[in-house]
Amino acid sequence: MPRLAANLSMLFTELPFLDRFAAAAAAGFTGVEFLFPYDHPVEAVKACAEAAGVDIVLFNMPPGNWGEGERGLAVLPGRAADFREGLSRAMHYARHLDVPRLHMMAGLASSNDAGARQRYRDGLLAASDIAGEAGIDVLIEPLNGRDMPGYFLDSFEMAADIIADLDRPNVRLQYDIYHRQILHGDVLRSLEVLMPIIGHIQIAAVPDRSEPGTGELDDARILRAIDQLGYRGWVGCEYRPLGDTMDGLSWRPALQIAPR
Ligand SMILES: O=C(O)C(=O)[C@@H](O)CO
Ligand SMILES: [Mg+2]
Repeated sequence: MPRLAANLSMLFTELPFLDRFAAAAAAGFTGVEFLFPYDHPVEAVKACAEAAGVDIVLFNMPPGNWGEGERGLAVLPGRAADFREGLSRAMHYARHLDVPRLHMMAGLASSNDAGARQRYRDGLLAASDIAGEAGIDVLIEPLNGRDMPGYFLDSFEMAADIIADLDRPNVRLQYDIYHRQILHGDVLRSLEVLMPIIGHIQIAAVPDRSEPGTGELDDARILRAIDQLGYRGWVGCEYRPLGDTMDGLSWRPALQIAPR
């Protein structure tokens, strides 16, 4: 079965962020991911991950001013300098934390806006160059419009087109099963087709974004298929627990998944 990473922005939120690393390790996770580490000094994040003995497998580049509604800077006109500054901050954290992949959020714009697409392309090329020197992958993730209204990258087809067009081995797809099902369905077949460009997978029940195994999909079958397709990366548990995080982890044995 695939290796599961605890998403520390959604799991163990009963605890302060820096305490979630130890909690994830105690719950049997050997990998963690999260949205943004930037409110905490990199040394503190590193110390917590090392003390807990967990790998940090993914986090996001700075999204701009989240509180003001920004969801990435790459497609925004006139924000190239802010984008570059965010990229170098992300690289600083990724290098220190030994993180092999970064999610580059696109930002809000119409997916038909040619200027936005050009800026997105330029941003991805810049990120690919800089991250590539450190052996780091740059991931792009289509997000559904119910959770992220107005998000530029709103289809898996568009993501696959952009990855093919850029033709950079370190620009890859972040395949979130939750977003996929809401956007398009056809999860099993699309995993098969897209597997060559997938750099990371995330899972949550649909439609509530709660524990796997509690929604409309056969998550046990999907996880088996991911394994059978030869995926050896991480599956991020990016769900909002229905109650206490630890109680909710009973989905793993229920789906016959042993933590590793
Ligand atoms: O919302 C998701 O799904 C993510 O993976 C985030 O990185 C984007 O907000
Ligand atoms: Mg996701």
